[in-house]
Amino acid sequence: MELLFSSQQWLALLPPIILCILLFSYVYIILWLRPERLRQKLRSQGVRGPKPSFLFGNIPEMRRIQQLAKSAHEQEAGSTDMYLPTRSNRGIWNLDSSIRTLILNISKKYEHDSSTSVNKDLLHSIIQGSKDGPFASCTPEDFIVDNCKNIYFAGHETTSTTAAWCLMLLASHHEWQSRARVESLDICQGRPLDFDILRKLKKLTMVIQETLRLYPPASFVAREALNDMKLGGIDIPKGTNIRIPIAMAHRDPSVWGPSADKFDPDRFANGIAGACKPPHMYMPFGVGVRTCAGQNLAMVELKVVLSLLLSKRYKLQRFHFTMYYHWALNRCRSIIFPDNSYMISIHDDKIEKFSTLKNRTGISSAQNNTRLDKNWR
Ligand code: HEM
Repeated sequence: MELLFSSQQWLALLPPIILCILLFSYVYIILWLRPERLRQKLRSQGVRGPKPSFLFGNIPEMRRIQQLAKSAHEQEAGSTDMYLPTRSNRGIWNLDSSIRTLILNISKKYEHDSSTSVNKDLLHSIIQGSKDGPFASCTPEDFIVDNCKNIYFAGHETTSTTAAWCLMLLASHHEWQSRARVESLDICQGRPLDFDILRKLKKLTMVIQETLRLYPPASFVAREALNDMKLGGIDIPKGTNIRIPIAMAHRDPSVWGPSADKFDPDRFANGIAGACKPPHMYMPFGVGVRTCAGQNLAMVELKVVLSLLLSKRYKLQRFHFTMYYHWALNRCRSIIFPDNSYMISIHDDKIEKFSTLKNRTGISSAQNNTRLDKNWR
């Protein structure tokens, strides 16, 4: 029988074949063998989870759960209740001591990880609030421009999400809206904002803290065990990825009491330590040494934007936020100002646009949501 290839051709084919085998083995080890070994160790201790697929792990399962939560939320779109993150106990054990252990052990080992490196010097000068910081002498007009026809809101996505939730909560809790407004007017008294003024906005700080508790824009932080370790009585093998569910910790009734799901900024009247015990159960900006590098900047931004919106006057009227259900956009909750001139739409947890009803010109925002919308009513 005649050979399919000559020996010379076989030799030429050998390197790509070996390369393919090596590549396949590498992918197999990384994607399957190694995670499967970790899973086995965890399974043997009673920690189980859904069966992963070879290429995508549990991502399809996570998408399915997300979809379920979303459609459940859509079904109750007509109600005025806020979206509550799904609370499930699967795979969660003793959250409090686990988080403490993670802060003490794993976070440290991340110190030299350069995967999310930032120019700390540059950020430091912005964040720590030097006297020449960006908000040291800002006026309302720096944020609300164009004679109030359009509102420009630029910033980190997490910050704009928080601003959106703050406005939503103030719109549905009028008592807190007026408390925050009175405070802003009393303290600002028409002066340009500076760090001294911002520091005195205690009520607004409490509102922001409570918003970050109920609706943390980062719903979890992730850590990898760089060594074998013990966590909540379970042996965690090196290489295990662990997610700390911030949103769940923030609504744990054993920490926050029976009113865990309620909007109550008063719980922060004595700071974070007074609001929850242990205080590390409140972690909207993450935990340990890799905590958010922009948290001070974010708080400053939020206070500036919210105090300006709360105290801004337009044609002798103050802006006022109210809940409003938009029929055309179905599950979209909106906020409308009393003179019908402004509307803020909040959709999928984000401020989608600020627009005027009069000229419907749309707005510019951090997410480039400049799309014009014909459906506003
Ligand atoms: C309300 C607004 C914000 C929230 C809720 C937030 C939340 C978070 C969270 C949860 C982490 C992960 C921390 C961890 O793994 O323990 C993080 C990391 C980070 N954030 Fe933010 N963030 C916000 C705004 C910002 C802003 C405005 C900036 C920059 C100007 C920023 C820059 C960073 C950086 C650089 C990291 C990585 C830090 C590191 O790994 O060392 N964040 N943030």
